[in-house]
Amino acid sequence: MEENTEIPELVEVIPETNSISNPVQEIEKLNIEGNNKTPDLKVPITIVTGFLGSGKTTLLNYILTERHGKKIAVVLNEFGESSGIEKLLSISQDGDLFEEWLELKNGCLCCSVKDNGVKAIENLMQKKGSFDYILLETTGLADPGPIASMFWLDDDLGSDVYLDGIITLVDAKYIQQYLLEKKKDESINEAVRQIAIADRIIINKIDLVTSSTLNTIQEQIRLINSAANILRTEKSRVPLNFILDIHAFDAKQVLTLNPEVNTLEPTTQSNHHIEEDVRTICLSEFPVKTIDMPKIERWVQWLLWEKTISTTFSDKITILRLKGILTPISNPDSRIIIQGVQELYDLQQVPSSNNDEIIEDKLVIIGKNLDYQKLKQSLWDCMNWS
Ligand SMILES: Nc1nc2c(ncn2[C@@H]2O[C@H](COP(=O)(O)OP(=O)(O)OP(=O)(O)O)[C@@H](O)[C@H]2O)c(=O)[nH]1
Repeated sequence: MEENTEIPELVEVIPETNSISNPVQEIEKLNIEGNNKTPDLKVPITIVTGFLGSGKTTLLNYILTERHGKKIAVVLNEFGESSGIEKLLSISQDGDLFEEWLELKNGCLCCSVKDNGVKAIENLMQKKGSFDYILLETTGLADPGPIASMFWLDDDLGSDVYLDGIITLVDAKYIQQYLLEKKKDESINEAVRQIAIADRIIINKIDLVTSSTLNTIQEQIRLINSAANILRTEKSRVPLNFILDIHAFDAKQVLTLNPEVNTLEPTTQSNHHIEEDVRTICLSEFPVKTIDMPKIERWVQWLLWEKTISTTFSDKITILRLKGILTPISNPDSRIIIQGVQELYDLQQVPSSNNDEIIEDKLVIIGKNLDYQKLKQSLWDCMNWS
C-alpha cells in the first residue's frame, strides 16, 4: 500500500456563476461541527460510488491508512454481472477479512429488498463487534440510488446504522465520455446517476487532464448536480471531514443549503451536450409565504411516484434527489424539511432557530425532463388543491 504523503493542494472548483458554498469554508464548518458533535450510538454508513476506475479503492485505502481514530469497516458491494444471485459482502478491519454471502432471491444487493443489506451489516456487527464507521463501496456500474434507499432508514425502525452521505468519485480523464454514453433503454446512465445523487463529488486524476478540461468537467457536473460540494484531487486524497460524518441526510443539514444553489432554468443552461438530460432546478420565490404541509406532501408524491408534474401535465419525469426547506402554514415558526432519493421521501417539521430565519424557502430538485416553468406552475397549483 502506498505510503501516506501530504494531501496535494486541493483546487476550489465551483464556478462563480453557479456555485454553492466555498468548500474551504465548508470544510472549516464541518470541522467545527464534527468536533462538537453529540455522540451518536448509531454507526454511520458512507456510500462510495463512482464509475469504473475512478479511484474508489484508492480512496478507501487512503481513508483506512489515515489517522482518524475510527474503527472502520469496508463493505464491498461486488457482484458478477453473470451471477447476480448471490452477493459477497467483505468486511475488512485492521487487515482482517470477513466474508458473508447474502443469499438474495431477487438478484444483487442493489435490487434486493431493502432489509437485506441492512440486516447483513447488523449481523456482521453482532459477529465481529461494532464499528465506528462503515464505508460501502459500490461497483463502478452500480446505480447508487437503490443502495442509498436501502440504508436511508426511518429512525423509528431502530436500526444500528444510518446513512451519512453519498460520495461520488469522477475520473477526470474519462468522465466526459461516460456522461455521453447512451443506454439502450434510454434510461439515465450510471455515471450521470452517480453524480446526480451525490452529496460530495471528488474529481480525481486531475494529473491526467488540462485545467481547461477540468473547468469544462466542473461545469458539466454542476449542471447535473448543483447541490453537491466538489473537490478536485489526485489519488483520491481529500480532507476526511469533507467526506466522513457529513450528516447529509439530517434535517439540519438541509437547512444549510446554500442560498446560491443553482436557480438556472433549463433553457438558459450551457451548450455542453450531455445526452442524459439530468439537471438541478431550484424553486424559490413562492407565491405564498407559508405552505400547507399535506398539500406539499401530495405534490412530492406526484413527482416521485406518479413521475409527472401534476394532473395537468403529461410529461414523464425522473427525480433522483430532492431537498427542500419550506415554512408551514400550521406553524410559521417552524420549517418543513423535505428530502427525497428516487422514490423515497421524508418530510419533517423542525423548530426554526434564530439562524434559520435568514434561510429562504427553496426546493432543489435533481432529475430528468425537468421543466422549470412547469414545475413552478404545478407547485403553485398544488396550493389550491382541496
Ligand atoms: N494517474 C492517476 N491514477 C490514479 C489516480 N487515482 C487512482 N489512480 C489509479 O487508477 C486506477 C484505478 O483506481 P481504483 O482506485 O482501483 O479505481 P476504482 O474506482 O476502485 O476501480 P473499479 O473498482 O475497477 O471500478 C489504479 O491504478 C489507481 O492507482 C490519480 O489521481 N491519478
